[in-house]
Amino acid sequence: MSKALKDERGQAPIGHLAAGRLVLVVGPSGVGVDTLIDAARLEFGNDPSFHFVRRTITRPAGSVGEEHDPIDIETFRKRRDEADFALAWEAHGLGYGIPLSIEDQLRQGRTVVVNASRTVIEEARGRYPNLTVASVTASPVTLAQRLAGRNRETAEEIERRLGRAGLGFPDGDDVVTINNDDALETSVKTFLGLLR
Ligand SMILES: Nc1ncnc2c1ncn2[C@@H]1O[C@H](COP(=O)(O)OP(=O)(O)O)[C@@H](O)[C@H]1O
Ligand SMILES: O=P(O)(O)OC[C@H]1O[C@H](OP(=O)(O)OP(=O)(O)O)[C@H](O)[C@@H]1O
Repeated sequence: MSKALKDERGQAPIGHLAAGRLVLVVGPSGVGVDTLIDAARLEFGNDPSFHFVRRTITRPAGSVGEEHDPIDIETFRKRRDEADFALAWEAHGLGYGIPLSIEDQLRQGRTVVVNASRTVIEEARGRYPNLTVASVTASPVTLAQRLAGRNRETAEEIERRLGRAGLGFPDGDDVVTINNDDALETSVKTFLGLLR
């Protein structure tokens, strides 16, 4: 491919990314994002038309929770500044990166499912033409109960996470809201329907 047909990262034109669909699953900590993605992985994990992203996180290897690729904060920030992630952000004292390889997955026409921060939605809208934002919601009371029940963070960490609930819920034509205040079964059904 000629240089003119490549973007600034030396990749095929951005339009090719529209072959697949990027699904950003977002919501305040404790709302159930990981739980919903786990349910979708169970349903579609062996389906080649789906790709469930493994994130690069400055969390120690072997921590409780999602499987991730650990990275140190200096390397994370260097890679982020060199645009070596598709999307990257910092939250909860951690750095999170989405590998650039999702762009190959999109070019191959797959539905790519990402657990993302609400702070990167605008950036993703500018870069990925076929985007769906699955916005998972629940009341502040539910969030506090879930975080306490998860038994993973200290009281101080929980307070900090609840503070980010103030980021609110996203708006737009590409947003599908999944209320996860009540039975998980109902939310899973809605999420699987959205992915199908
Ligand atoms: N609909 C639900 N009803 C009851 N508990 C739920 C529901 N959804 C998630 N949970 C529980 O809430 C806690 C937080 O969920 P998690 O998926 O870890 O949240 P997030 O990834 O959004 O921070 C977990 O203990 C999970 O099992
Ligand atoms: O900017 P926000 O929309 O508030 O999101 C901040 C971060 O919180 C979640 O992380 P993670 O799944 O690690 O959170 P958890 O440890 O609370 O489950 C989400 O995936 C983002 O990385």
